[in-house]
Amino acid sequence: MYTKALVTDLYQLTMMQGLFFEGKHEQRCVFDRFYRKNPFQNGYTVIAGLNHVIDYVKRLRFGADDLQYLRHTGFFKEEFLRYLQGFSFTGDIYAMPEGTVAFPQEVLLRVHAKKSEAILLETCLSMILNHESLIATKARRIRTVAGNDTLMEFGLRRAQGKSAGVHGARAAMIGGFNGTSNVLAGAMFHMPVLGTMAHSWIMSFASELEAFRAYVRQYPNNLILLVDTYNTLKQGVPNAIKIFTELRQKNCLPAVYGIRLDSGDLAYLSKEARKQLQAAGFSDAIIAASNDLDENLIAELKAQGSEINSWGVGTHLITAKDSPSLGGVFKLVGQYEDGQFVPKIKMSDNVEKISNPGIKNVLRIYDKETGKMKADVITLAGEEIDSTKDYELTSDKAPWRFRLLKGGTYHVKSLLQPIFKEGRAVYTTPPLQDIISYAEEQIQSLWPEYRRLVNPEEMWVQRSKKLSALREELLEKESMKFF
Ligand SMILES: Nc1ncnc2c1ncn2[C@@H]1O[C@H](COP(=O)(O)OP(=O)(O)OP(=O)(O)O)[C@@H](O)[C@H]1O
Ligand SMILES: O=P(O)(O)OC[C@H]1O[C@H](OP(=O)(O)OP(=O)(O)O)[C@H](O)[C@@H]1O
Ligand SMILES: O=C(O)c1cccnc1
Repeated sequence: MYTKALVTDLYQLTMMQGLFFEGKHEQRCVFDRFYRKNPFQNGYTVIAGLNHVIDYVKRLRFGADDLQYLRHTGFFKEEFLRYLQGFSFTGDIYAMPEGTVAFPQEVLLRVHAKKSEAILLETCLSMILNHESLIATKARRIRTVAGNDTLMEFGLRRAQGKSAGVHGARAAMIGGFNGTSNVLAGAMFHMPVLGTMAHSWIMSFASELEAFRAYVRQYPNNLILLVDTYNTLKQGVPNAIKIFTELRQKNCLPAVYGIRLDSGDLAYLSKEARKQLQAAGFSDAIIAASNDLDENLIAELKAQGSEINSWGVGTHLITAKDSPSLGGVFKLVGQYEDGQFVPKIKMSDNVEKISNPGIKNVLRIYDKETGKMKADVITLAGEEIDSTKDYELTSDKAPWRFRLLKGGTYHVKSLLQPIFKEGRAVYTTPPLQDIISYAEEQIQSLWPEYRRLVNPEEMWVQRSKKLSALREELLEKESMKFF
């Protein structure tokens, strides 16, 4: 059995070995995780996946089979393999909790560790956080258009593998979905599992009506009947109404009941179905729909006056179809040399790609009166903003833009929390329901201009003066080397 220690790229292990034989593997360093662009041209990213990362880091050990395989590759020497045998993570990690709304360039997670430990974490940690934050963000976009309608995650069959399906389902909940059809995700994360029926159920009986009756016999309280197998308006909906009428006559109509549409013109069919249901006195029936839905189609169906109030979303959500990866990166921002911390900068001709050096934090400024986010400030760790005093917001990108926050009108929250200390997990992941509530609060603290799906406003994110000064100093020092 291989362990997750092998969920990495070969170069992490060859670099580790190289550093080991160069005597540099224990050099302490700091790595930051951040991303440069929101996915889906969204105005923010919803952070998810930390729980999964904690589990990965806690268990990170090389087993006998892992070592045997590495030996077999021919890249690794016995002395290094012996080192791997005793390997575990002994560093510190700080991170934004799941459900936090984040913006480009912000430190999402910071690792303080020996070089070899930090290097080994990069691939798996990035894979987990990039994936789950991507799906949570997609889910939140869908929630943004769905309002208070029910959102059901139906993606497992279309997911790129079990892990993407299961962890994607959890991320969808953080993004605002109500439940999932994914049984393993439900079991693992205590999430509501829900579902209706497939066309094969309907086709397994002599008639649609018989199929509905059989379903009611088995599941009298789970009554969303799939009505589009043969003819939605001429047969499916009338048959469903027949069933609901029989149940009402017996006083057995459950509180939650309705129909599901899975093909055809969903706006038209839902409106016509609603008319039929209302005429029969079933005005509170749910009309669920599925079929390649995403936030744009749901918004379009709503604009067409559809009567759908429950949405099953699979493919587009679980594969993040229109923006299939989040480009979060993991970069060295400093290391200890002769006991002194030396900040490091990554140069680039592209200004956006020049990194922020040093050990940093993110402070979020909220307006006291409205509770809405005003700006984020990337600071050097330990820097504080005294909210009783005036604070200047100045943009590096557009220095002529300037805002003054009056002391006493805002409050400040530090976003990075300690997750590991000297290799020990010091953070307990809150129950999923609490993460969901926190994520909702975060979204509500954004003005709608930042939440809109198309051309959203860009959140004000700036470097503190101290961080800007450090960055400029290092930029100058590095560029002087080429004169
Ligand atoms: N009123 C509408 N406006 C815009 N798009 C719609 C509307 N109704 C349905 N759609 C979408 O159009 C696409 C095609 O629908 P259609 O029912 O033709 O799909 P299909 O998958 O070919 O059907 P089937 O499941 O029977 O094979 C789907 O993504 C569906 O969600
Ligand atoms: O369209 P998605 O957003 O990916 O949602 C999942 C789809 O999976 C099911 O279809 P499928 O044809 O696989 O099975 P069925 O026989 O139950 O319709 C379901 O009816 C949805 O249409
Ligand atoms: O329960 C359902 O209706 C369902 C589940 C998975 C995929 N499509 C539909």
